Order: sequence, then C-alpha cells, then structure tokens
Amino acid sequence: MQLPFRLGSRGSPLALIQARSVASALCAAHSWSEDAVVIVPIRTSGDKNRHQALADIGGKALWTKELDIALTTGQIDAAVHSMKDVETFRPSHISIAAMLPREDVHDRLIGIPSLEVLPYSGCVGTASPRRAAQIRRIRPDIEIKLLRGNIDTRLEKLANKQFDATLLAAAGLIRLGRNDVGYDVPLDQMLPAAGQGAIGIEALADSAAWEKVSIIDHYPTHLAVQSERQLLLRLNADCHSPIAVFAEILEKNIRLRACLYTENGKFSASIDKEISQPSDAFEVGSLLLNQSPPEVQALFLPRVLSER
Ligand SMILES: NCc1[nH]cc(CCC(=O)O)c1CC(=O)O
Repeated sequence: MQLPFRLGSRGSPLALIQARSVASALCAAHSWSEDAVVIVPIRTSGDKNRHQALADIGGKALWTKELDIALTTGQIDAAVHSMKDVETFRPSHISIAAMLPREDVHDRLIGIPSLEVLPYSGCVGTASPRRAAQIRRIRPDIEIKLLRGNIDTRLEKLANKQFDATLLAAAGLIRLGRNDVGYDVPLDQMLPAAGQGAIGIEALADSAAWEKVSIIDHYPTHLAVQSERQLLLRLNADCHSPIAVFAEILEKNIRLRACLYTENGKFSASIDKEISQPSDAFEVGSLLLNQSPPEVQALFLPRVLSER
C-alpha cells in the first residue's frame, strides 16, 4: 500500500469533519505524522439530488456507491461513513474495519423545545419517515413537510416560518460545533435510526488497509451498531423505512429497543429485550414483526426476505 493513506469521504462539511477525526485517530494509533493521511472528497448520488425526498430518488446506496467504486478501483484505501447512511446489505468484498466511539444518539428538535408545545396543526419539516412517524404518533395533528438540506438551509427556512420545527441528529450538530442548537427529544418519544451517531470506516476485506484501520475500532460501538443492523437485516429495512432501533451496551448484555411504525405513526409495535450478541438481534426482529399489528406487517412484510 502506498503512503499517504487515502481516506475517501463525502464532501459535505459534516462528512469532512468526521473524516478528519478518523485521520487523527489513525495518525495517533500508528504514530504517523499528520501528513500520512490524505482525505479524498467524493461526490455521491445523495449529494447530487439535494431537493428530492431520499425515498423518491430511488435506487439504493445513495451515499455509498461512489465511495464503493473508489475503494474497489483502488483510488482510496478506506472510506468514512455515517453508519446511519450505510445500507443494510453491503457488497461482500467491502467490510467495516472500525467504528469511532459513538456520539450522542438523540434527535434534536429545532424551533420549539418539545413536541408537546408545537402549535395545534403545526408543521414539522423532515425527510425522514422514522422521524415523521414518531412525531405523528404523539401529535397526529401535525403536518409533515419534506425538508432536506444542511443545517444552515434548515435554520433559514425555520426563520422564514416555513416550518414550526425540524429535527436533526444531535451527533451532527455536536460535531459541527453547534451543540447550542435544538432540544433533545427523549428516547421514549423518539428512538434513533440504526447507526445514528456512529462513524464507520470501510475497506476491502482482507486488505492491508483494513488491518491498519481495524486498530482504531471502538468495540462497544461496533457491537451496538452491528446489533441494530442485524435487526434491519431481518426486516430488509433501511434508513428510508419507518423503523427505529437502539442498542445499548450493558455490563453483560446488549439492551435492544426497536419500534416499527406505519408511515402516519397511527400503528406501531415496539420491543425492549436484552441479547448476548449482535446476531441475536435477527431473532428480535422476527419477534417484533410477529407481534406487530396487521397495518405494520402490511408495510414491512412485502420487503422481508422469505429465506436467509
Ligand atoms: N441522513 C443524514 C445524516 N447522516 C448522519 C447524520 C448525523 C450524524 C450521525 O447520525 O452520526 C445525518 C444528519 C441528520 O440526520 O441530522
């Protein structure tokens, strides 16, 4: 492998900050000099279609395809991702080599301090079916409008009163130095998306680069996010499905909480179980699906794979 070590990243401000923290962790762990790692920004399909709902752009791998190609063709040695944006099914030659310690997993409400004090029939901007469903479950009167874009765009639209509130992951705000923005929504009202708050680094399986990156792996984060992703796998779900899941590492076990919703949040199912290893989350997914009301099953079952 040639030096410097080439770290692929999306080019957004948040992605570049995340890539820099991976670069620092690599340099520290290997006692490399600062210029031993270069960040290679790569524009992904998701970056090219800023104004459409993610679910409407169609096609998977919105945030990963171009980085996967760069990895496969040897343009980069490793790729940095927000784990939340990494699809459930990955190409078999690409493997997660490490995750950084997880940041705060909460969603932040911006524009108003809590869901309870939103004005009657108010309007919340989000592009996330998971956030929309969880809001509508608590406040069925609220109208959801499509809102994508970076923090500044969203704050501007809030200031113009196009929305009463929007939601963003606390992790992104904190990393961008905007910890002052918004109010944490409690986990019992809004459970995060699989992988939220976790940064993952992928490399070609069995490569020298994979070995080099694996040194910085934060094992508890890796275990938790793997558990969350196993549950998604069972349901063949992704970040465009109204599904919330959060794994918490306890002393002996992993506490796994998950919720499925219909798009309008009217019907839902939830589960809270302790498991001993990430692969057990697959079975928890089955349990959750079995105990879901028919309206929820109707949404998830057509996607579920009949066999594994
Ligand atoms: N889908 C976009 C995305 N992917 C990761 C984050 C935030 C950082 C993280 O969760 O690690 C965000 C923005 C958001 O949801 O507010």
